[in-house]
Amino acid sequence: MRPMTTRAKICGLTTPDTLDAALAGGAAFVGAVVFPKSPRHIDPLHAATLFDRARGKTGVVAVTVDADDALLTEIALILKPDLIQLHGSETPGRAAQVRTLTGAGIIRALSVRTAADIEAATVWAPVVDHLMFDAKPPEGSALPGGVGATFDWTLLAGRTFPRPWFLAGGLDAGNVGEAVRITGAPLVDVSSGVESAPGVKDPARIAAFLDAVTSA
Ligand SMILES: O=C(O)c1ccccc1NCC(=O)[C@H](O)[C@H](O)COP(=O)(O)O
Repeated sequence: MRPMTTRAKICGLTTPDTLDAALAGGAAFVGAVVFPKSPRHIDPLHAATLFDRARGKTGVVAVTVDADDALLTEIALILKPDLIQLHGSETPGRAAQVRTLTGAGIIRALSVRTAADIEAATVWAPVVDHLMFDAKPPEGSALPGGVGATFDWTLLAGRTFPRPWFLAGGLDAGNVGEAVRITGAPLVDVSSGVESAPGVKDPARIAAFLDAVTSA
């Protein structure tokens, strides 16, 4: 079923002009990737300075991959995100610890290739604020997310979940309308699809993506 309106998260922002494009286009969430192996990595102090202009306008998300308590504490104290996105091999128990440690809400990214991968939502829904269905990266990928890969959107057609959920993976201005029509996603997330090169966000592509989401 098609949602009334789909909202968007622009992930992996590192510059004022691209953050401003996300805010101007009405992004519901903006994401900072705190993971040194990523071309989009931003340290918590730099992220806090950059994302200050977003506070009160949009949700600020810190994307982490199996972060330890020291890094999570640094993120919580310095960046103060509304939500922490867990994109590693964290367990539901670890998610509960992260919530207590940081005071932030939790997004759990679930890697999807087959129908069975969707069923992980059952164990995760009780301990998170949002679910994110993202494409499983290709074998040998250095990154667990932000790789621009898609999955079979029909796996989500007609599905409902007890938490708000994001569709992610290989979305761009040209395909997000079809992705929303097939899945009924209430939320979409993008990174590579609004870049001119890995880690280089493009304000015009961000604006086009957000326009396409609005018209979806
Ligand atoms: O974007 C990254 O570099 C990244 C690195 C490590 C873990 C997660 C990462 N991104 C998470 C996201 O929320 C991405 O937006 C999502 O995976 C979709 O990416 P894309 O397929 O490039 O649109």
